[in-house]
Amino acid sequence: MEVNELTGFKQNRQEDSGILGNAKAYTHTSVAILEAFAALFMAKFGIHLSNIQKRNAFRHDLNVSKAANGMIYGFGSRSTKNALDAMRGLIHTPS
Ligand SMILES: O=C1C[C@@](O)(C(=O)O)C[C@@H](O)[C@@H]1O
Repeated sequence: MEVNELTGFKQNRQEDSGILGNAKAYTHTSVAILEAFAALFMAKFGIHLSNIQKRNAFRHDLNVSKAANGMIYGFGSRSTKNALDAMRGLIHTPS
């Protein structure tokens, strides 16, 4: 996931949109991706295939997730589907 890809979304403010992404190892350290994610005006979910809480201690810090509505991890390839289900509920829940 490149910062310019994320910043490309910020002009498209839409109430019924969302983004989900797996920032891989950048999740744990990247300020650039955190700031680009924070600048998006839409539902934001982070996903990981593995359960990062069962892995190395440095993976327990999910820096990018500070800008996310939620995180789904540990479900393998179903992490994406589970995040989409959660996002659908968030977007279609009257505020
Ligand atoms: O690249 C990856 C894969 C990962 O993002 C996952 O989907 O489990 C978890 C990260 O900590 C790791 O660096």
